[in-house]
Formats: sequence, structure tokens, C-alpha cells
Amino acid sequence: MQPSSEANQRIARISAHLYPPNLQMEESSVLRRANCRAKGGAPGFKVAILGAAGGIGQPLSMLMKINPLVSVLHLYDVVNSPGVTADISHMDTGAVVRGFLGQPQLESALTGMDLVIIPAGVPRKPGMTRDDLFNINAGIVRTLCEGIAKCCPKAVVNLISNPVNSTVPIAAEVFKKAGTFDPKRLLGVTMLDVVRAKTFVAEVLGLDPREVDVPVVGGHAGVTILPLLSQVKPPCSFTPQETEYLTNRIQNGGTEVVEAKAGTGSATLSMAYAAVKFADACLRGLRGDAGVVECSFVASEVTELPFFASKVRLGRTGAEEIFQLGPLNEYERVGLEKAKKELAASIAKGISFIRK
Ligand SMILES: NC(=O)C1=CN([C@@H]2O[C@H](COP(=O)(O)OP(=O)(O)OC[C@H]3O[C@@H](n4cnc5c(N)ncnc54)[C@H](O)[C@@H]3O)[C@@H](O)[C@H]2O)C=CC1
Ligand SMILES: O=C([O-])CC(=O)C(=O)O
Repeated sequence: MQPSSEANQRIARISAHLYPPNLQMEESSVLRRANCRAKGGAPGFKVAILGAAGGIGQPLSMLMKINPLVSVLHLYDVVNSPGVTADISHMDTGAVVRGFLGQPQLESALTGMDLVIIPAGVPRKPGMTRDDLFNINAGIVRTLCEGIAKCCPKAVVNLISNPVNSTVPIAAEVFKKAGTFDPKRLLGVTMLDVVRAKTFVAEVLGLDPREVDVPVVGGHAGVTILPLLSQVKPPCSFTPQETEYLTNRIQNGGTEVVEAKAGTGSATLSMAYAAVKFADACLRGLRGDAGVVECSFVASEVTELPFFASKVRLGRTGAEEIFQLGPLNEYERVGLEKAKKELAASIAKGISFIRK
């Protein structure tokens, strides 16, 4: 039997929604319905992923498609986003997925978003530091943040692209220049450090990692990653050897993966897991849930530096409360001084990239 012309039109509309020749076109009826769902009774936030076709971006997109708090998911990249979008859009979960390809579609990807997650940029190869990524990733982050300032200045931003210690200051400067900077809404993602810390500490203690809490403060590179092992919950103590082993392993977790991947990239799967855990916490905060607390690299007055990672309470407007570090032992106090020295230089480098 031939499909009716009405059915043909419906099919054409759905195809146009998945593979739109020009995403600035008028909303299709499919999208209109999806957007109504986002605004209406069913709870849901609009989330964009920038760099969605990458090693982190793909599993992150898949996991966000499963998140029941997401009603609309925009997948943006400069390559391959139509394929990733078509693939993920077949998953029978609530979020409606739309793909956006290349700079001309950045504004459409960002308009109306509540949360923007940024894993765009190049990853490390063995022998490189995160700072070696600065020259390429700084420009990528600047361009994407200019788009955010223009199209969704009230969105909460989760910045993953390395070097986080410099890209967060870059983003802040772009937003300041545009007059849209709200420190509560700019969050550097350090969740993978916490995920690793929980895993490695639980291994030493012989516990389930889900039962363990480890604050990780400072930043997201080498010695700037400062796990506060004296504050582990459930309360416990470590020998000096255990403290040394755990601190080194947590600080070098990224390098451990880069070396194991032997030139094919850095952490992607554990990072996508960590990014979704963090994004979900942000969305629960936006929804108004009480007591959502995670570590993040944010504009901060906890130390004399303008940015620092520590525990923050996530609420309706982003990081609504930034917690002090709490009591540190001598080992952590020495670590903090080292962390601050390196952080100060990375932050200054990010700021001067925009102010120069
Ligand atoms: N914050 C953290 O804890 C972690 C951060 N990272 C960082 O995340 C970034 C991405 O890592 P991977 O996904 O492994 O890299 P990848 O190379 O696999 O993917 C990056 C994606 O970004 C896209 N991209 C490049 N320029 C873009 C632009 N101007 N706009 C939009 N998309 C663009 C690429 O096309 C690619 O699809 C790296 O900088 C890496 O160092 C990685 C792991 C942990
Ligand atoms: O090490 C890298 O380059 C990627 C990263 O930030 C991490 O895995 O923590």
C-alpha cells in the first residue's frame, strides 16, 4: 500500500528534523512538540554538548540522552555530528536530539539552552602536559564562549576542555568582555579527579567506591590536583606511604590513561561518566533540589587566587555557595602551596590570552 500524502509529508518532516539542510529553518512540528514538552508539564532541561562527536563527546551524548532530566539535547561539533545525532536519536528515551555541524550552526545549537557542556578540543599524547594543549584549545574555548555569551548568556557552563586551569579563566574573560559574566554559572569540570580519588581510596580501604567521599581541591593538572585525604569519609587514617601513593596516583590519573592509550588519546569513557555525574548534579541544582554538593573549579575567594576548585553547592542559579577547604594536615598544607604556585601561572596565562 502507498503511504498517504499526509503520511509522506509527516515522514518528510521527521527526516528534515534529523538531517536538516539548514538548521536555521523554521521549527518543524516535531520540534514544536518537543519544545512544548520541554516547557510544559514533563520536567526537562535543554542541554547542548559542544564537541559532541569526540572521544568524550560521543559517550557523553549517549549518557545525557538517557538522563530523565533532559528534554532537548543539542549535539554540536565541527565534524561528524550528523552521524552521532542520527545514531543517538534512535534511543527510546525522552530527550529529543538535534544535530548541528560547524560554526554557521553554533548559534542555533546554543539558543535557549539551560546547560552547555564543552568537551571540544584536542587531547594529550604521551609526553605532553595539559598546558601543551593551550595553543589550540584556548582559541576553541574563546569562540564557543563568545557564542554562549550571545545566544544563552544565562546557561550554566560545564567546561571540560584542557587545560581547565586556563580555559575557565579564558571563558570568564570572554563573558566579562560581553558583559554576561556570572561566576556562579561557570564551572570547570574536575569531577574525574573525584571519581578517581574515590576509586583509588576505596581500593586501599577495601570499600565500595560509592561509599567513599574524597574532596579534591585546587585545579586540574598535576600538583594542582590536591586530594584532601585527611577529610575522607567514612573517617579513616592512612600511613605516610599510603598518603604518598594515593596522592601521586590521583594527581597522575590522567597521565596513566594517556600512556596506556599510547598516542590514541586521553581518558574518554571515565570522563564521559564523570561529566554526566557532574551535569546531572547541575541539573538537580537547577531543578531546586537541596544539598547538591560537588567539587568544581570556579571563581572563588577560598584562597587569594581568583579561581580554585573546592566543594560547591549547586542550586537554581549554579554554584550558589563555595565551601572553605576545612582543616588541612601538614602534608596537605605543603601540597596547597605547590598547587597555588602552578595555578597562579595557569590562571594568569588564560586571562592574558583574552586581555592581550
Ligand atoms: N576536564 C577533564 O577532567 C578532562 C578533560 N579532557 C579534555 O577534553 C578535551 C576533549 O577530549 P577528547 O574528547 O578525548 O578529544 P577528541 O579529539 O576525541 O574530541 C574533541 C572533539 O572536539 C571537536 N572540536 C574541535 N574543535 C571544535 C570546535 N571549534 N567546536 C566544536 N567542536 C570542536 C573535534 O571535532 C572532536 O570531535 C581535551 O581537551 C581533553 O584534554 C579530557 C579528559 C578529562
Ligand atoms: O590527562 C589528560 O590529558 C586528560 C585529563 O584531563 C584527565 O584524564 O584527567
